[in-house]
Amino acid sequence: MTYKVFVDGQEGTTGLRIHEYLAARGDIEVLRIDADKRKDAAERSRLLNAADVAFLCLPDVASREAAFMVNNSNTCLIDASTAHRTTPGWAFGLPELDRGQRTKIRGAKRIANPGCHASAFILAVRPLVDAGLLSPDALISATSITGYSGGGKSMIAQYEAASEPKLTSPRPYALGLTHKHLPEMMAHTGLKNAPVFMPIVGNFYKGLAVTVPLHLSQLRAGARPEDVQQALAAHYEGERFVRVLPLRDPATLEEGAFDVQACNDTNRVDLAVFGNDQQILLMARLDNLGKGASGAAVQAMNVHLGVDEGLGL
Ligand SMILES: NC(=O)C1=CN([C@@H]2O[C@H](COP(=O)(O)OP(=O)(O)OC[C@H]3O[C@@H](n4cnc5c(N)ncnc54)[C@H](OP(=O)(O)O)[C@@H]3O)[C@@H](O)[C@H]2O)C=CC1
Ligand SMILES: CC(=O)N[C@@H](CCC(=O)OP(=O)(O)O)C(=O)O
Repeated sequence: MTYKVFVDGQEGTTGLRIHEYLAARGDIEVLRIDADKRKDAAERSRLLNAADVAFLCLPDVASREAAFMVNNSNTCLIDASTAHRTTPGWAFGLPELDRGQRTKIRGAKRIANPGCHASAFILAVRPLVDAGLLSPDALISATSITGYSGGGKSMIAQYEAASEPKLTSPRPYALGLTHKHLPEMMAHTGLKNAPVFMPIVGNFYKGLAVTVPLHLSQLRAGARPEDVQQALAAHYEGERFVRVLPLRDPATLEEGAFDVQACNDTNRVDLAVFGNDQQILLMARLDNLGKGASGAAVQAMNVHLGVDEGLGL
């Protein structure tokens, strides 16, 4: 069986990376749009409707347009943008979310993939809520350190021009406290309150690590760092793309530091717990263009098609 696949936004950062993943696949026929017609609505519509699976690697507005262009019941859309991540009728493209998520992805023709920061945050926090360690009412915060490819072509160009001294140091952003990933972070963890979230973009291409600091007093009475690590290990048992590291694992650290690029060029997420008898640091790292975007989109396609979930990854 050969599946026709179209990437709307094929020249963008996530689109190019998806093409790299698909290049080695014998079961995929890639439909390509002529370079001069990349934004031609009629041609995009023709290819979207000809595809069995279409990835939307576009700004939100263009993703919404693309969703309206599909007028057949066969095409499965997998949207990398923020446009549909909490929209009814769209399955959330995170197979490891809970035991029922693969069935939803398999059955859906509309799949919205998580944002890069949100993927890491949700994978770290959701098991604690499900295990009753963290109340849905909890008031928590999170930081995320990310490479500049998370900002797409324009941010890559800005950093790679490399003439501005301010770009050599890490830059906290989203200081209006309304980062676009907050709604999906709440919707897919069950938290009723948005975390206080501060992303920080650094002068490196890719790699991302979210850190959630917690006082033990914020967890279920009597809970210890061991319980948090064990809840993560139980939630992700058998998952090939999620690695739960041993508690306070010295082997995770290099010269005492956590390498935010250690999952680069993989589709893996590492989850780490550090802590003492009062506090915890819960950490998740991934490649923002791997499990944070393009790898995750290919994984969601594999789940949807019912082929080996790790094919091409
Ligand atoms: N980069 C990352 O790490 C992640 C990105 N995402 C999301 O994925 C989506 C794509 O991001 P990314 O690849 O980084 O962005 P880029 O800016 O690198 O690429 C977007 C592409 O879409 C094209 N485009 C814009 N408008 C249209 C249109 N109307 N019709 C057809 N093509 C259009 C652009 O064309 P042109 O080349 O002319 O500019 C560009 O090639 C975004 O919604 C982003 O938020 C999600 C997770 C992680
Ligand atoms: C460095 C940088 O700017 N990163 C982007 C995240 C990109 C991503 O995951 O997101 P979406 O698909 O939701 O756009 C940001 O924080 O807005």
